[in-house]
Amino acid sequence: MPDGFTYQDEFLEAEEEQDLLRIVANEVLHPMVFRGFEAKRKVKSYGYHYHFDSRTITEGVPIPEGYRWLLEKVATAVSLPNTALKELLVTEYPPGSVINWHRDAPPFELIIGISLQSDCTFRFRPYDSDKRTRRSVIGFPLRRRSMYVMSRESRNEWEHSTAPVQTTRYSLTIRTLR
Ligand SMILES: O=C(O)CCC(=O)C(=O)O
Ligand SMILES: [Fe+2]
Repeated sequence: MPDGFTYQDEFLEAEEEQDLLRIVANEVLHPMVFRGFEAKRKVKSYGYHYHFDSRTITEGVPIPEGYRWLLEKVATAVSLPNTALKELLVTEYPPGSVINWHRDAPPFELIIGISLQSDCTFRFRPYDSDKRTRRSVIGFPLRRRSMYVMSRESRNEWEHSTAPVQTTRYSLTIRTLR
């Protein structure tokens, strides 16, 4: 695994996952639009909002109370005060949808991912295309109810993506600011 990446299976208990799925089911999600193209996945961001065109972030809608316990649980797991967890992105991946190769936006620092409802395949490859070979792609399963943390090299020197899902998956991405 790239330096700075950690993964924990069963981070959430089954009941906690159900609680989050109930909250997520009530979210009004909108199709992700990137450089004029509409992706299949749907998103809603809280706390801060990153604008791809101007490459800036602005303060957005506060993170709803229903996610409070999750932020506290995550903050404890990563040894940060929960006030450091500034952004929450809710994503729905309908069957067949992906997130393509990318590195997260520069204003964010630590990236934490929680998976709900179905498993998926997560992949890393070097950011520097000169360092890429067929063997440099690392793929592994992300289980529902798991948590990963991306920092240091895994965040800055590697790109990540997910393979198409067979059944709808939700992810909660929680980020700190640089
Ligand atoms: O679905 C995931 O866990 C990946 C999400 C992601 O990479 C992102 O929102 O930047
Ligand atoms: Fe990402």
